[in-house]
Amino acid sequence: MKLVLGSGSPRRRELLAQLGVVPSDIRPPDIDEDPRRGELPRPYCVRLAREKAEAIPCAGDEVVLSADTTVALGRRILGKPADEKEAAAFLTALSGRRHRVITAVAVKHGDRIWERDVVTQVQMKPLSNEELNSYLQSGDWRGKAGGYGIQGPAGAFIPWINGSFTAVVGLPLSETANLLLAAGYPLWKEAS
Ligand SMILES: Cc1cn([C@H]2C[C@H](O)[C@@H](COP(=O)(O)OP(=O)(O)OP(=O)(O)O)O2)c(=O)[nH]c1=O
Repeated sequence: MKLVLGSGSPRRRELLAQLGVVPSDIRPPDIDEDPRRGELPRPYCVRLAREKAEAIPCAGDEVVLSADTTVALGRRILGKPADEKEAAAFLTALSGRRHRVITAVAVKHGDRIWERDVVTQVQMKPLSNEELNSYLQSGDWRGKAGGYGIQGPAGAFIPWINGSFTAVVGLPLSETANLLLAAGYPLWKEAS
């Protein structure tokens, strides 16, 4: 059985490698990521992970893994910032507050899909202008939900989380391992 990573995220590839899994192919999904009117962050994130998995073509001997990471500030969905100005606006909104990071995972095999979502609470310290500007300048915010990456320099802005660190980075490893096993992927045999 082959594993296809239905994600272009380098973080997800690295997190999978932590499980000893090297995908036989990487097929980044191309779907519309716009939230629906009034859609709440968690259902949005779950829907996107499922739609990504559904959009990836796969053969009978392949398992497809897709995921979505969404930053939620109350009912507000913060996606990947389009530019530095939007990244600044997101970080200013998150500064000194607690938000949620939701990561939903969808695993597809044949015509079945197995799904899980993980919600983590994240506290961001109040950011000084110096911290904000230096982080914006680093460009590390690019391609990251909410405009920050906890695994990079922005880790210095996060004094506390309640939940799963790997989920915040893009793939909750414990839940992902269980989904792969449920779909019949020989995870531990492959890793040894
Ligand atoms: C909050 C946070 C997000 N992220 C990243 C993980 C995801 O790659 C990205 C959220 O965007 P996603 O839409 O979940 O994923 P993606 O566009 O990178 O890849 P694909 O759709 O092909 O799977 O934000 C971090 O790396 N660190 C963090 O702390």
